[in-house]
Amino acid sequence: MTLSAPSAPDVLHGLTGLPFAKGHGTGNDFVLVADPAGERHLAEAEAAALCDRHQGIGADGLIRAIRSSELAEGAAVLAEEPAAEWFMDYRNADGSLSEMCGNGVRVFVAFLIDQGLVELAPGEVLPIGTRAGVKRVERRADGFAVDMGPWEFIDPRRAAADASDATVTAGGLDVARPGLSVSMGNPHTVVALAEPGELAALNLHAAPLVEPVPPHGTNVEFVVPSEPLVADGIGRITMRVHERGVGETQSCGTGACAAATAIRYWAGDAAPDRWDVAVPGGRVGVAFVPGTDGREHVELSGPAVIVAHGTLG
Ligand SMILES: N[C@@H](CCC[C@H](N)C(=O)O)C(=O)O
Repeated sequence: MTLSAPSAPDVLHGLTGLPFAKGHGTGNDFVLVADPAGERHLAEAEAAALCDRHQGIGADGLIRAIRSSELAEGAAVLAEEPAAEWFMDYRNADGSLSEMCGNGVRVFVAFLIDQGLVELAPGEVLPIGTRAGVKRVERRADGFAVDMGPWEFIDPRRAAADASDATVTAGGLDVARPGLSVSMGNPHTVVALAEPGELAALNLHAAPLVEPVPPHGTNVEFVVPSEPLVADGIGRITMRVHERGVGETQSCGTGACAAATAIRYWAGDAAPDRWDVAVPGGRVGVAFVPGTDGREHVELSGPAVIVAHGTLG
């Protein structure tokens, strides 16, 4: 006898009555569920069914809002920052867990406000628990800015020596290109392309091949520097991304941070600290700022929108 996995409609049937919201940050879209007391664990198959664009609600990821005190990973968060009451429990569209989502954490805070779970005036900061530690999110007039913490090379020895640590092959690229793997709490591999035509010609239906692939897989960003690279003191780049656990998306916040980090590193000492990153779904800002821990931190800014509320029926 062969057993097959339950279909998305079967899985969703088990979630009947679940209230949800739909939101996005520059087109990177999420299903959001409020579960303050941790009473509704959403398993991998349930996340994948909710995110299914044909038989579910459809999204790049699922975000559950849960109190940090109510899940195992929250203990480390509360030890780091006792005020981090809320935890962003994030899953990719295929149901896999990710450590961090830069667009998602802005939309998460917009959702907490929308649900009346927090109040946050412009200029105020809310610490949020994630699997990549505590992220401080400031409400701004036009969205949110997130202190993403320090960036790191995934393989510091190779990157420092070679300025690249991987080769990347993708549909539409004539030959493999050098890539640089950067951690923003989650893994990224950044590839610079020469001009917009190369970016437009990419076929990202299939995952790019990264060699060697970082230990936990990777998101891959293809980036074209603007001509000139710097205008009005701001570095300007255009990016497309293939996300681990999702596919091509309209935007990736941690990816934009990794892309600005790699291009700034390659550009050398004269490169600016502020970057404008154009993605298919809009634009986000990336800034390199001094952190309170004495290290350089990456700040991501951009919009967050809640577009709909519903109940699974
Ligand atoms: N779109 C997100 C990143 C989501 C997680 C990613 N797919 C991974 O698996 O690391 C962002 O805005 O950062």
